[in-house]
Amino acid sequence: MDQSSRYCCLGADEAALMAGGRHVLAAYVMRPKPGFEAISTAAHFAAESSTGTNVEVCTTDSFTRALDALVYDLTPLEAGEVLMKIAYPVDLFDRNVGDGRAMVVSLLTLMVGNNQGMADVAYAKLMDFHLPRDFLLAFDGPACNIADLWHVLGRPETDGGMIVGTIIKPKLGLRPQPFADACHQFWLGGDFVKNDEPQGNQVFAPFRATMERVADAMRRAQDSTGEAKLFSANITADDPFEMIRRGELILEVFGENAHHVAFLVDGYVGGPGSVTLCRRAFPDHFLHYHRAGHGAITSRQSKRGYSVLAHMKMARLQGASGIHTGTMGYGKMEGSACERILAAMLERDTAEGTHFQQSWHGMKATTPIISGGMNAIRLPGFLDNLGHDNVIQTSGGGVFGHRGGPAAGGRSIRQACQAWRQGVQLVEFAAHHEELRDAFLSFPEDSDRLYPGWREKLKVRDPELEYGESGR
Ligand SMILES: O=C(COP(=O)(O)O)[C@H](O)[C@H](O)COP(=O)(O)O
Ligand SMILES: [Mg+2]
Repeated sequence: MDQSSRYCCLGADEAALMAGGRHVLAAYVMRPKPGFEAISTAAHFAAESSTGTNVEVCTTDSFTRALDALVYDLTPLEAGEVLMKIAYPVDLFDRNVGDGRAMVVSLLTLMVGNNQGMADVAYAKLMDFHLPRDFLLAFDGPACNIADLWHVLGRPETDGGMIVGTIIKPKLGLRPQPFADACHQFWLGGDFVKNDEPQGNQVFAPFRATMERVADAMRRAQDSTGEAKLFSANITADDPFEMIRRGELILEVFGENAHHVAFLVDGYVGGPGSVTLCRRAFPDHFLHYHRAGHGAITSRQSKRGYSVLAHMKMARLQGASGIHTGTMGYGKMEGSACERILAAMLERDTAEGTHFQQSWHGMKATTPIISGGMNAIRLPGFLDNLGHDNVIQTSGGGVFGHRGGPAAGGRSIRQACQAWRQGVQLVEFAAHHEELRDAFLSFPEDSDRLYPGWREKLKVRDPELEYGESGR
């Protein structure tokens, strides 16, 4: 059945829809299955995503029709794809019974729900969306962000600079004391330790025993350095009561340092419920949104689902204090330099998306967390591209793979950031900073690729000898 006379209003004025403040606008890249027209497929898509189904139903009345999602743009792209824009009336979206606030599950259910499995749609991917002011402000948004961590570290709460972090490696397989020892060693040179996302209550590393030792390691590192240290603890679980239990247990064992704890939630696998649970149960703690698995849908190779930009926007709406934004092509994960718009969308009060400009109307910023194959050698290029260093940067391999060990690894990254801030070329800075010089020796493939001639400039006479036994 062709529903385009009801669900399409091609040529409607986007600026007027935005100014009206009554619609969520969504941009998709869509391809109809062979044999289906773009317009009828788009209409069916809008029907399934709002008030309709594949046939007319006798229960529809004029009130219902006022809630129809409307396709207002269908622009042909290449290879049979179309850019499809849909206006969703805000009243379609579910609100909490308890407090009337808006929820990301409802955005997903309508905008990226049943429409992902329709027989006439080869694929459709949500690329970007726009929320009007009142609806946007009905979401929780962040309660804290990097400014709160800078406060704990005793830094200025504006432009406080990079927080030097690590991820405990190996990813799995450390018992409680070796795990805490790894944290302690890093804290002697860095600021922030995060659980790697699969670390929890494995049989070989019971949660309480591990956390007690980590809390003790933090106390010892703070005593010996005179600096505050931070720990991001993974509380992701299927059961919300288990998440709260883990959170409360951590706060108990960290005691006087409870305010040095962030909570890590693996928000893509855990879903919006687990993110919001943490946001609401622990509003005084930095909510660290890890995003393992997101590549299944956000990757450019994935034709369905939603873009990484849409993911970032949903994380800020849910109240993530910080979310992984990847390394934008400078690390080990998929990404490209133009992804700096992701950071802007998280940090700024108005930012350009790929299809819409979004204002955040004073909603707190979400901090970009930079991770995935980063080390001191790769960092300056990344910072050049981003344009600032007000981020949390976590290196696992870049710290635990440093030939001087994790404290030296942490220092090497801080030194690389200092060099960038001062505008000094990395090799020149390394000539006077031992840990940074050792980073060149630890990651020679990166050093050769990014800083040709570094061996001569750093007077590395016998690389094999300097690299030690491993000959890395
Ligand atoms: O454990 C790591 C990185 O470890 P390493 O520093 O050893 O590479 C993170 O889980 C990834 O960064 C996730 O990717 P993203 O940050 O893109 O979500
Ligand atoms: Mg990880």
